[in-house]
Amino acid sequence: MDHMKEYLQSIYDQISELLSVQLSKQSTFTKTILIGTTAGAIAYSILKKRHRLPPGPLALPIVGNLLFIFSQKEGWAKSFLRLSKKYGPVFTIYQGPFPVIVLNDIKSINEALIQRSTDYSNRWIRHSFKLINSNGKGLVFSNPDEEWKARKKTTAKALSFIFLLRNYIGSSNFETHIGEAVTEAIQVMLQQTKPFDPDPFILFITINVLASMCFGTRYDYNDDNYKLLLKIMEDLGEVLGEGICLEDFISPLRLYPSKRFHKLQDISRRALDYVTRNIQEHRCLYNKDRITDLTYGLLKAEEDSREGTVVLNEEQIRSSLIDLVLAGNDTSRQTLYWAIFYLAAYPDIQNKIYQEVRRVVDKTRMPKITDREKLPYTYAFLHEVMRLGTAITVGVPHLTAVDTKIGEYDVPKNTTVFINHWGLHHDPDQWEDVETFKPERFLDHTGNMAPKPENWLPFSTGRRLCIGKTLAMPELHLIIASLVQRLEIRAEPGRPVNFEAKEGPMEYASHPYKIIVIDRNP
Ligand code: HEM
Repeated sequence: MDHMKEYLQSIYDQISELLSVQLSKQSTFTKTILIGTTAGAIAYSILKKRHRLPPGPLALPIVGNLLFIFSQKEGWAKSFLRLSKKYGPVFTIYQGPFPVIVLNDIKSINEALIQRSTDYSNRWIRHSFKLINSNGKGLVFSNPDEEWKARKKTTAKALSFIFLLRNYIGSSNFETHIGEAVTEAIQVMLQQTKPFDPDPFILFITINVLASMCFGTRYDYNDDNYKLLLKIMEDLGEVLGEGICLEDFISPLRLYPSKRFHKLQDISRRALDYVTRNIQEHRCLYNKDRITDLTYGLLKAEEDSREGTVVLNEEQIRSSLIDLVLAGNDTSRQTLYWAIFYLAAYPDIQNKIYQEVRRVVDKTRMPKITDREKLPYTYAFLHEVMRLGTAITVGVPHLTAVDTKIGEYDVPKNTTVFINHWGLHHDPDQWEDVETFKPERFLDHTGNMAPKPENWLPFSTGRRLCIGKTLAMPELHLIIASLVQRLEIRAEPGRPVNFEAKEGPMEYASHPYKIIVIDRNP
């Protein structure tokens, strides 16, 4: 039973291989269909008989629910929430012949990710993502073996160390770098004479946050390294935005990699060059008593590991840094893009934030980390932005490491599991006036932050909890406070605000929009 999914996958792969040799004279399309159909039908019929899986919509024997999923105009998260109302909070769909479990309520998410965390902590490592992930040596798309545990623990430790320096000793350049980047972005925004899309300014800020945290650098707009990183981020965003890679779902297609796949290969090479160069520069200047950024923190861990404490080497440092830079940027960028959208859409809410910031911070300086506790309304605003504009809609897919259970149902080993974060945040049975933007829902009657609602879960939970949470929350909080302190942000005059989201399979983003800004302290 334990090896059932592996066994089925191996049948699927062997048949695929066999048929691809036999069919070498056929067209790619014919081959793909024949291989997928035969292998899928066998695997599907064996699996169906063996397990008591959670219920779900009717699946076709070979393609499963792929046709349904790909034909939806709405994102997967919204379809999943709808299906959960029909089949229950835990249901099964089929990706080709293989079952995929979708968790839509906090009870089942906690059961899987906390109570049965070892069973549910592997990753579905998509074929295309292996490219960006240095073949499973990084943080995101790798399974939790001893090396991964060491990488995650060391990175988290290095991150907390940087924060300790910044928050309590004040000897880090981090806060200064972020403040400078926000100020520069504000200055350039103020020079705009027509309504403009704030995305490039947001990107400038988020790239600087990551560059400062990872490499202790701060870029201005004309820096070559900034342009290089910007291009990597833009290209990655474009490729991921084009939708899914069919090779991830239909393995025979991997014999003929798509254009998208080649583009990903090129992006990963550029990201690797960028990170490797930065590590080399850090090695030249390394001083174990001067750990001021994450790369120095990881080099110190590498030094310690030579003395036998943890296992960390150059390849792992490189992969971890690539993962942090790539995983951290888009999520923060998308959250800030929604934040500015809501600030412009709701001037009254923006004004409340401004009044709060004015009470705590005088005009001569920017908000600082030590001000955060005194800015609860701004923090509640950020929570509401992250609820309605959930950046990672159906999570980073997990994979079961063993045959396991969810409630009364079976979940076989190697089953992909989606966590519907967007669904948790948009469930009308869990939130009052679910689609209304209301920061107050996160405050208590004294105006301070209330205990976090259990259905608010943008960073996930358990073993694979987002490692960037400790960075993202304080930074986004301060960036929003700093922007509102200096700028009155208004929606583009004469154009109605478009509240509809742009939905892709795993995307739920604001449509591009324009704003104008007015200097509050001319
Ligand atoms: C608004 C900001 C962010 C959101 C909403 C977010 C959300 C998430 C989510 C939902 C996951 C998947 C957890 C799971 O598998 O159950 C994740 C993983 C991860 N995030 Fe974030 N993230 C954010 C910012 C960041 C930042 C700034 C960084 C880097 C500094 C980062 C680094 C990572 C890494 C490395 C993982 C993989 C963890 C693992 O597999 O064990 N994230 N994030």
